[in-house]
Amino acid sequence: MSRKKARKQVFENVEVIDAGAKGKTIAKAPDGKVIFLPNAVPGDVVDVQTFKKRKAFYEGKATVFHKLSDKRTLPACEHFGTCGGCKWQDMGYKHQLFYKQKEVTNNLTRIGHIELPEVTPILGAENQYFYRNKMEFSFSDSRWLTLEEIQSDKDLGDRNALGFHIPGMWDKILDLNTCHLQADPSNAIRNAVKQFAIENELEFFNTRNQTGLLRTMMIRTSSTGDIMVMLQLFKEDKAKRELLLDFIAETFPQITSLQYVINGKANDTIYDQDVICYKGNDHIFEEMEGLRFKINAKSFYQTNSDQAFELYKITRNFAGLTGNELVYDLYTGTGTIAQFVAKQASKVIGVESVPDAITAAKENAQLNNINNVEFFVGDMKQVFNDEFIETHGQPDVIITDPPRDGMHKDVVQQILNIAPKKVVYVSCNSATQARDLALMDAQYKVIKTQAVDMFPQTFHVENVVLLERR
Ligand SMILES: C[S@@+](CC[C@H](N)C(=O)[O-])C[C@H]1O[C@@H](n2cnc3c(N)ncnc32)[C@H](O)[C@@H]1O
Repeated sequence: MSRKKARKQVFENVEVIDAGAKGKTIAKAPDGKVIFLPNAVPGDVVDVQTFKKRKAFYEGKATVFHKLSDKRTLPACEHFGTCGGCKWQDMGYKHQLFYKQKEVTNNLTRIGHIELPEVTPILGAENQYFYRNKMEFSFSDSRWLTLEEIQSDKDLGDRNALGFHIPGMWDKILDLNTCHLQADPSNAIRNAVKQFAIENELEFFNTRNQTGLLRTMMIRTSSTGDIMVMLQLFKEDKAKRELLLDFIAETFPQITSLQYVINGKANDTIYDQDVICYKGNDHIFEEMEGLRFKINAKSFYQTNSDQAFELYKITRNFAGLTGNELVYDLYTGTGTIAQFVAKQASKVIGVESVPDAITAAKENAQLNNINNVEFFVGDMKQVFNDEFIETHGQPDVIITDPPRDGMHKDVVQQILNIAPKKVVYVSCNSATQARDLALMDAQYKVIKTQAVDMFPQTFHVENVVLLERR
């Protein structure tokens, strides 16, 4: 028996007791170690086959379900279980919220050792499906096959697919029929494009060999009714490109921005590529509380617009502005939070590392007639120095919304040096947020904390914390 095989173990009749980081559920093995499972719900009683053994835990898979949890619900999506997108679709929404709240509280207390105030219940989303305003689908000539398909001797025809990468299989794409994350016409556009491309023999991309024409398709929808479609092609082929783009424009006249990019690089990021507008505008608009935000193909914008509005209201409310404050909005992106709080502040300074985002932030502020915001480009740990503070002033309130890794320790230290009265910390990763809060604990007290669910059916959770100087 190989060493690898010898590590595999079967545990029978174990109860799944919790759900935790990265969406995995948790059971206890008879030897007391934790087992992380990707395919169960707390309350299930299952047999587990382990595939990884570490000092403190196992990783495994539930193979037999003896009892199904009453926290379960029927997944809405036919692709659930194969697609990596909505891992918690089989758990009732109120239970998803419970485990998200628990994750935030655990991280703040265990990692951050924070003395928590009374915790306000997590803010759930009204729309638990079809809430995303942006999706990106990949074309592939190597559709992922089910076991039955692999074992069947039937001719499976072409293997063209338009959908999502299968987790852990970089070159296999799940062919989607209906995705429950973005409202129509998203599914209609994707399915029509796929069918037209197959009928007209437009080659789907092959990641392994780097061949083909059609690479990805991004669809952005917005509360203003604007729709953006951006095709990414691997090479220039004017006739085929225009054939497909004309088909899209004619079939979906409601598209307000039809664009494409030709990207012959090995990877499919478009941030260093020229995006070309084929029909309509090179942007769409999103609207929030009377503010308009211009979004182009490369812009970052929160992907759940409804819950972003809730998140920003909580942030502004925590900041408790009276109109006299100088506010810094760190990691400002396209300056949405900065503009959202500007009316209640004396001045807002936004800092962000992506130059295009800052260009958009300045343009949006002008469009919205907001004159008391200023935006600066740069890496936070370099820009946010003593000279910057001397030039722009001592902030009364700092709002910070860093990426998943949290803040660099020099940025945390600079906040401590500046010592504003209040810090509002918005985070999409409460573990790194807790780590940063621990560094601030001697000087700042956590006054309020509020989790917000931006991504129903997934384990992701956003958390806003108000800190006041001790
Ligand atoms: C979670 S997003 C916040 C965006 C914005 N607050 C919003 O709600 O739209 C984090 C932002 O931090 C920016 N960022 C990441 N690392 C950075 C760094 N080292 N310095 C400055 N900005 C950075 C990213 O480009 C991104 O726009």
